[in-house]
Amino acid sequence: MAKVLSQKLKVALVQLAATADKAKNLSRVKEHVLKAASNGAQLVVLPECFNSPYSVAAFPQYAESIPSGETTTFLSSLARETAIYLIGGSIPERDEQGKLFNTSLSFSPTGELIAKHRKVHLFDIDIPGKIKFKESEVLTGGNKVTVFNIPPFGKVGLAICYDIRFPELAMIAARNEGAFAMIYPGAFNTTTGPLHWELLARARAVDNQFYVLVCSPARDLTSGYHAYGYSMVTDPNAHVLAKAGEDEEIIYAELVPGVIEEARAGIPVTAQRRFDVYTNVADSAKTSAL
Ligand SMILES: NC(=O)CCC(=O)C(=O)O
Repeated sequence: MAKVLSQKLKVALVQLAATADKAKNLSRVKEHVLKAASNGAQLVVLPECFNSPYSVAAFPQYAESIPSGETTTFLSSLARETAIYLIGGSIPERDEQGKLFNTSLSFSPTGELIAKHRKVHLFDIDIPGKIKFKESEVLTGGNKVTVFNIPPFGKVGLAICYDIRFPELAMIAARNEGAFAMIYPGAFNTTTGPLHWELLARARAVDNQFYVLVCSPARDLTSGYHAYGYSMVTDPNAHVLAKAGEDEEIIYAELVPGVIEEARAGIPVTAQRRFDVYTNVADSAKTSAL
């Protein structure tokens, strides 16, 4: 049987210190991506909202059209120049109707736009005295699961930050589409980050026995939103292969063929699923006490 990851893949996660200065962010991204590529990375991931502040007030101001906007053009040229797969974190997008989205764009080594994911689950939370954030004040949620091929390696799934709390997207990518990894540009914060960031990354890895990449901005306590940091790569056994600290840095990991199949052979939860019992988890009428 063909392996879901067909050959070794070196990945790099850029934990960028994003600022309110878009031009500066783009130039820092370029430096980091050039460096990661010169260190042998074949796929580079940027964080959520890497070219703008992560704030509801900033989204309309920084939003761009896709594909005609500056950042799409920039990412495409950078992927082509470095001949790598570039997972372009996310940017605020404005569509033709004026609706705003939190959108991730991915590019092939020739600079072709190969995937576009609009954050499906908007980050609306309120933890009294700690953090209140409501993306839905200005953003609209996306309405699709994103999985795409990155030849010759295989398929990857992609979702954004809060999407990681909803295991269905990763499960569909792994189970229905045969993805070898799920990639989440994200920006958890200093309240929910320590609680759940690593737990969720490792949970999605162990749920699906595949690789999980989570890429955060660096922490900046002078900005309005305190990103958590700690970008990481976990393997199909939920071992953490690489983990950043809080500051700007690039982390690297090698994804290796065979590890997924080995994990799935040892603990065969994939084959043991009982969809005859939980045919449709959204259908609560199927549950019973006795
Ligand atoms: N940018 C986000 O979606 C933040 C998600 C987050 O912090 C969480 O706890 O979930």
